[in-house]
Amino acid sequence: MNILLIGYGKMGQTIAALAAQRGHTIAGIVDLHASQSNITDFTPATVDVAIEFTHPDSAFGNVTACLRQGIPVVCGSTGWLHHFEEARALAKELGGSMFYASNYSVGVNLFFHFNEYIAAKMAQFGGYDVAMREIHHTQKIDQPSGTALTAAEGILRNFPAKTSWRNAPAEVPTELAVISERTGDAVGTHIVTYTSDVDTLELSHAAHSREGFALGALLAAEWLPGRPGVFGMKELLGL
Ligand SMILES: NC(=O)C1=CN([C@@H]2O[C@H](COP(=O)(O)OP(=O)(O)OC[C@H]3O[C@@H](n4cnc5c(N)ncnc54)[C@H](OP(=O)(O)O)[C@@H]3O)[C@@H](O)[C@H]2O)C=CC1
Ligand SMILES: O=C(O)C1=N[C@H](C(=O)O)C[C@H](O)C1
Repeated sequence: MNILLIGYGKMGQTIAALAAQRGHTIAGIVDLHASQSNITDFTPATVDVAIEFTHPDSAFGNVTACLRQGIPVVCGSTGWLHHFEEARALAKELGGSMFYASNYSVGVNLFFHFNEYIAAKMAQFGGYDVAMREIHHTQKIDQPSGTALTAAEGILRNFPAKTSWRNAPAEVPTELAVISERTGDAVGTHIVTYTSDVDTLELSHAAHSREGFALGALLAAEWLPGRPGVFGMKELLGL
């Protein structure tokens, strides 16, 4: 496949290396400083799919530019979901293909699945409070992480005692505390903790490198072309 990389930072470079190993060609790079190209320089005649990992402020513009060019787009940037429904509407209007995941790691998507199951079971048995922590590198811009938001939504859907989340210690029992820590070059750890008077139960995922994210993004990029609509990892992995 011919891939357009949008964003050539930590993720863009990890994806480029893995794409070559999987026999793909990086047909173009669009980046703030590492390249002079624009998305409008590319068309479906020159690239099969775009993979976008940039910045919360630029993701929506990049995704919609790809849709307007008719290029299927796999987006991994987090922190732009307030614009997500606009992007979805444009994809529908144009008959385009768009894929989004707050986390492309297969392991994290299993974590999301188990997180919902555990939340429902813990609510059924009662006696537990729940809180979440996420730990990332100090360069991370958005807080809480996109992954933590997806996991928090999974808890709110399944654990009725929690009706909202707060990116700080809970002020009332109905709030789910989502605590963000930034330290060194931590790749990404998410921990959901249930505590009762007598015990603690934890579900956690720790990424050892960015390769798991890159592999998931490439699996999505290999799957997306020819599929009009808006998709995520549940569709790709059948979860
Ligand atoms: N969904 C997932 O699985 C994952 C998501 N992410 C998310 O992906 C995003 C990128 O992460 P990461 O690669 O670590 O970040 P980096 O900062 O390492 O890389 C981002 C790159 O995008 C460039 N960039 C910024 N704005 C634009 C723009 N408007 N157009 C083109 N390029 C631009 C930056 O250029 P410059 O440095 O010159 O500013 C930089 O090269 C973040 O939102 C992060 O949260 C990260 C890992 C996994
Ligand atoms: O910025 C990162 O690095 C990561 N961002 C994603 C997020 O916000 O959840 C995914 C992963 O945790 C790494």
